[in-house]
Amino acid sequence: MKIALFGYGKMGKMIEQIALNRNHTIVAKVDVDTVDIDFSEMDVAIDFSMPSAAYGNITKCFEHGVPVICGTTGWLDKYDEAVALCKAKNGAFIYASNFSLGVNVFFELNRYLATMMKNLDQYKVSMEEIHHTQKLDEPSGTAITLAEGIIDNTEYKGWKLEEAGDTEIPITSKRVGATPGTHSIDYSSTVDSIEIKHTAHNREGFALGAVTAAEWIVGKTGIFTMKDVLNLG
Ligand SMILES: NC(=O)c1ccc[n+]([C@@H]2O[C@H](COP(=O)([O-])OP(=O)(O)OC[C@H]3O[C@@H](n4cnc5c(N)ncnc54)[C@H](O)[C@@H]3O)[C@@H](O)[C@H]2O)c1
Ligand SMILES: O=C(O)C1=N[C@H](C(=O)O)CCC1
Repeated sequence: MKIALFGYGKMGKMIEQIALNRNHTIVAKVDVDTVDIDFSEMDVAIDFSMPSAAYGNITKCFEHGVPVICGTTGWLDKYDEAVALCKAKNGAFIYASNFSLGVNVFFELNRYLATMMKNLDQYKVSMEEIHHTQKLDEPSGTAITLAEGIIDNTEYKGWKLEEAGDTEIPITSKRVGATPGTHSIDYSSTVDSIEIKHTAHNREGFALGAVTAAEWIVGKTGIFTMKDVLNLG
């Protein structure tokens, strides 16, 4: 498969290694200073760039008929526009706030736990995410997906960084050293707490998930999620 990388930073480089190990070819490495982009050779584009760059990269790919896997976070105010363009161009698109298998299992666990906690008013939920100090967005995209999983299954109506109202999920974002990504959700009452937690040990899981999604999407049209890609029981 001929893969174009949009964003050749920490994730772009990790994805390149995994793609080459799986016998794919990297036909483009597009970064901030790239001027001419040849879309003609691309079977699929994988965007791990920056919040301010993702939408522009994605829409250029759709204009040229290239399917897109996007892991960049912090640009979702434009997600609906991207989806509309993808549909208009009969393209193919997957956005995931987190491509790792473990986090996608954790997303399902979070939703299931939320359904169990829905009527237990003595417990208050809160969330914490920890990432490296270079991260530009907060809260993390993964934390937002986790909050949406709780909101969909309980009476919580929204989320807020730090201090939150009664119907909002408080999220604490910490930036510590080179932390690849840690997310925990806590339900606390006056007598006990229940906590679920996912800890990434490195970036390999994110990169492998993105390459797996790229392999899966080629030849398809539509808007998909990692749930479509992964065989979760
Ligand atoms: N979904 C996931 O599983 C997942 C996992 C890790 C990181 N991320 C997200 O991926 C993004 C990138 O993460 P990273 O750790 O590789 O960051 P990084 O800062 O190491 O790399 C980003 C790269 O994008 C480049 N860039 C800037 N403008 C660009 C443009 N217009 N076109 C193409 N490239 C451009 C930067 O120069 C840089 O090289 C972030 O938004 C991060 O939150 C998502
Ligand atoms: O390193 C990052 O930046 C990460 N971003 C994603 C997020 O915002 O959830 C996934 C985890 C790593």
